[in-house]
Amino acid sequence: MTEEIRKGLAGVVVDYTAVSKVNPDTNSLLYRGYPVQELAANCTFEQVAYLLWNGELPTDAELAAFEQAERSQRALDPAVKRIIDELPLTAHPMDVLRTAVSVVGALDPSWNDSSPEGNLAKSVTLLAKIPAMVAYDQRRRRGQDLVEPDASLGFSANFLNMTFGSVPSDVVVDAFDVSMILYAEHSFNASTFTARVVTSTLADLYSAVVAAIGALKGPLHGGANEAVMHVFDEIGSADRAEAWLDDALASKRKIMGFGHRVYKNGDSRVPTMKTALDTLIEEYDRPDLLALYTALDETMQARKNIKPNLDYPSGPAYHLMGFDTEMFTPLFVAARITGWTAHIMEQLASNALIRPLSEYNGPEERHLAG
Ligand SMILES: CC(=O)SCCNC(=O)CCNC(=O)[C@H](O)C(C)(C)COP(=O)(O)OP(=O)(O)OC[C@H]1O[C@@H](n2cnc3c(N)ncnc32)[C@H](O)[C@@H]1OP(=O)(O)O
Ligand SMILES: O=C([O-])CC(=O)C(=O)O
Repeated sequence: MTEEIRKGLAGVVVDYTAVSKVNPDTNSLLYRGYPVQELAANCTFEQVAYLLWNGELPTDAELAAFEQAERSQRALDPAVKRIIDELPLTAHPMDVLRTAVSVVGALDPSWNDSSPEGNLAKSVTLLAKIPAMVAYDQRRRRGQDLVEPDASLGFSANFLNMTFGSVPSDVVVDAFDVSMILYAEHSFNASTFTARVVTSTLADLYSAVVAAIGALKGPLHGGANEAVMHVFDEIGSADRAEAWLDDALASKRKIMGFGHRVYKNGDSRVPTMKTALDTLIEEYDRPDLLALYTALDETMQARKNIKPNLDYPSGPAYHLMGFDTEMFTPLFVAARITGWTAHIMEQLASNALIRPLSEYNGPEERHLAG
């Protein structure tokens, strides 16, 4: 008889990490020791990416060099563009992105350089290139041409410019940047753990990231931000939220954007993202969307007392910014590439093959007749 089986590894501590600390008791999240709310209020996403990878915030000179490295690698390689063009529009954008990242890996002659410097360089490359992949995929779905990157713009302004062909107001750029910071890292979530499992076999960084993108796609994880918007579309308006929810709960549906494996009293990131959403509601004059958001949340609290997670405010925020619903989870990838790769480097620095045990419950030993 083996140890007690913990389905879904719930509550199991599998390793140390110095990248981030999720504390459900204090409802807090620290990146390398800094509260995420402080980072969201005072830093750019580029500064946070640097922090996650290097353990410290950059000096002005370090930030300038880092920004230069990111800005100079943003363009979509022609081979990657050609492969995206080959993919049908029936493909989910997460599958397009997974494929495009895989192609970048296959084109990199140094794919097998897993030194700390090699992996850091690959991480910056992916940070720089993923927005071009996501933005181009959004545009081609609308019959629009590629917009080239603009090296005079920061990460978020450039991302939005490449997607929509112009830089929106500061309110929108700031809300997008805050969402990137909040989505950047969250300890041993399913996709990060996937990346660490792949890394533990000594496979390369690109393989680990491609696997992580697959893990993030599911609606119990990153796919929930897209699913939240489908729920909003299904409900339609605030006055229908109560009846819709009662019906959904009676049919044992999981309500997307609510609940969390670690936080049981609310997701530490929600208040910050909700504030960003409120600025967007005002910017786009959409009190109807706020009313629906509030009605579903309040009814969920009254019926189940299950709190919203980060995907709940992020979904409608990305909708207001103008992204098609199926692009929401790729936006999560654009942020989480920082956390995934920080964990890949941490895993390699102190590696042990990840290989748990199982308790066999199939047929007793038996033999072929004759
Ligand atoms: C950025 C992120 O990845 S955050 C997560 C995003 N995912 C979602 O929003 C999907 C919806 N949420 C869920 O499915 C779950 O809350 C999860 C998967 C996130 C966490 O699940 P777990 O930790 O395994 O909790 P579990 O599923 O055991 O839930 C405990 C109880 O709460 C219920 N519950 C949890 N979340 C929900 C929900 N969203 N809707 C309805 N009921 C829920 C479960 O049905 C279960 O009830 P029971 O004890 O009567 O069976
Ligand atoms: O931590 C988790 O399980 C899921 C999550 O919120 C994240 O990855 O941001």
